[in-house]
Amino acid sequence: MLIGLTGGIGSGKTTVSDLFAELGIKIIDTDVISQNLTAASGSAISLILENFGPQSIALDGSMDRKFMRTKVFNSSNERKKLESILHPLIREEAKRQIQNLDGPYSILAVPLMNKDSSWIRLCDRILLVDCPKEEQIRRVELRNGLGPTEIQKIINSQSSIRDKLSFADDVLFNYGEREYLKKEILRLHQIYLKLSGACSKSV
Ligand SMILES: CC(C)(COP(=O)(O)OP(=O)(O)OC[C@H]1O[C@@H](n2cnc3c(N)ncnc32)[C@H](O)[C@@H]1O)[C@@H](O)C(=O)NCCC(=O)NCCS
Ligand SMILES: Nc1ncnc2c1ncn2[C@@H]1O[C@H](COP(=O)(O)OP(=O)(O)OP(=O)(O)O)[C@@H](O)[C@H]1O
Repeated sequence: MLIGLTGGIGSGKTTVSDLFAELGIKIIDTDVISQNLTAASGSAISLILENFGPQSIALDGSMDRKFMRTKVFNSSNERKKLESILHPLIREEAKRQIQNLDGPYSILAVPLMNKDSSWIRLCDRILLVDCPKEEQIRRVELRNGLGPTEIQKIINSQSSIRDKLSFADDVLFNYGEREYLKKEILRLHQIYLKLSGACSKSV
């Protein structure tokens, strides 16, 4: 059984994935796949250079993330251009990893899901992680040192909570003590173990 894990920037997807991983659950993270594709000699580098020019590539040969972040979150056309290069490659690699999964259930972490997203069809169930917007901004300011205006632009480029709630099966409200989060994850883990007995989908 494959659980899709989604949520806005800073909502806590990685924190939640790490806790499931501690329970022995396999995680496929599309952010990690994306980082590998855009690392030095990653398979997306030549297309990024071709489409965004030499400034998009850092001295070590990887994609210049700061340059691209500024570019894509200030222009939806530039964002769509980058997504049109990366998303098919991310999807192909995610599908390859899904074929090699074992265990009762696994998690596919995808930051960008909306109600029309083809990721939804790959998953048996969707878990949405959420927290108040002010908290997303506070966490990302602390973690990345970005300013609130820059973070707000990223939030604006992502689907709304109303859209996400329309396709989520489970919602984890990650706004409180870590102990509370751990308990909620154990509760979901038990549910997923039970459900996995009855459910299996191929890509
Ligand atoms: C825009 C980029 C260069 C910013 O890199 P940076 O290192 O600063 O941030 P990082 O990759 O850690 O992303 C942080 C968060 O930004 C958000 N985000 C990333 N890409 C996008 C996007 N295309 N649209 C909206 N939000 C996004 C997500 O919440 C993500 O978790 C990078 O995220 C990227 O290459 N994005 C395009 C690929 C993509 O869509 N990845 C998401 C996985 S499907
Ligand atoms: N319940 C919580 N209370 C306080 N801080 C938290 C909580 N959950 C997560 N964080 C912190 O908030 C930051 C963002 O969390 P995390 O990286 O898990 O989110 P994410 O959804 O994966 O983010 P992104 O979309 O940017 O990759 C991290 O620094 C994390 O340690």
